[in-house]
Amino acid sequence: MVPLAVALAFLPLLLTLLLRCRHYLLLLLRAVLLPWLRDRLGGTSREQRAFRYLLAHAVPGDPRHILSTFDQWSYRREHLSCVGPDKGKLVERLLRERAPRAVLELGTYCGYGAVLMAAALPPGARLYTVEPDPRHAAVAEKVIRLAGFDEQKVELIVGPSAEVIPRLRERHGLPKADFVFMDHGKRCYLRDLQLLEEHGLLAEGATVLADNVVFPGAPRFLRYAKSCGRYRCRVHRASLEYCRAIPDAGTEEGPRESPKRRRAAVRAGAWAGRVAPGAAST
Ligand SMILES: C[S@@+](CC[C@H](N)C(=O)[O-])C[C@H]1O[C@@H](n2cnc3c(N)ncnc32)[C@H](O)[C@@H]1O
Repeated sequence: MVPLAVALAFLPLLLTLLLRCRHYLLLLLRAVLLPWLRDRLGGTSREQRAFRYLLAHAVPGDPRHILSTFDQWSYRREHLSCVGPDKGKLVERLLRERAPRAVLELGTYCGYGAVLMAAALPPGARLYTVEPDPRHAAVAEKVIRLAGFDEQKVELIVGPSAEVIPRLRERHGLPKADFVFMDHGKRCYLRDLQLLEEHGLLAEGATVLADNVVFPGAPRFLRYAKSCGRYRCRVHRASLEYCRAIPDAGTEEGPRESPKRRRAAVRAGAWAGRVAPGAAST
């Protein structure tokens, strides 16, 4: 009787917890457990399944259609950790405003972000995208070419950021990046920002945009970007990719006011996730 009474006493707490965490639990199921089960049963990865879906449903050479087909897959079938349509709008807006000549993406995954960015670049601009996982890179290469972008427009570099960044200039001919999109290991953000600084790879007034800085979180990166004096920070609000119930927030850092600093300044943007209902805003 006593254990039953204790269990009943905890029931409201348990129900409240379940209710509060339901979006996370659903995400865990859609993003981790079900794909893992399908990988085991079917012998293919979710990225390969997504590509097969693209081949069957997307219009080759049409980046918009490729992206919306990816979105359909992610909303209706299996969750993919691509930047997605909501945050994608912010990336596109920033790219159109800044019109960069050279863009660096860290973390290509299936090539969604690469296709989105390549489509938003001015003529003659180039995207370098870095991915260490050869299986993801193989899918991304096919997706990028299916969207109609050649090697001249998008170069996919296979390797971890820490190895690739130091040889970007010599081996890949990237003098300086005007726009960097960090969307890889959150623990690598600070190290890689400092590597880019150290190797003089950030152009004057460049923009650095980093995803998910609060959830899952990159606190050391944020602290550095806010306190080192080179960046101006701005928060953007958005929702977690393919999960509108889980909002994200973001910051963008740009030049400080002093003209001296402005010359050396870099803009950095960072999305951060937080569970609370609400509309996306910037
Ligand atoms: C969130 S996904 C990137 C999504 C992509 N930017 C998009 O919008 O479609 C993260 C990717 O970063 C890659 N990654 C992890 N560590 C990395 C590193 N050190 N350097 C480059 N990429 C890395 C992972 O393999 C994964 O494919």
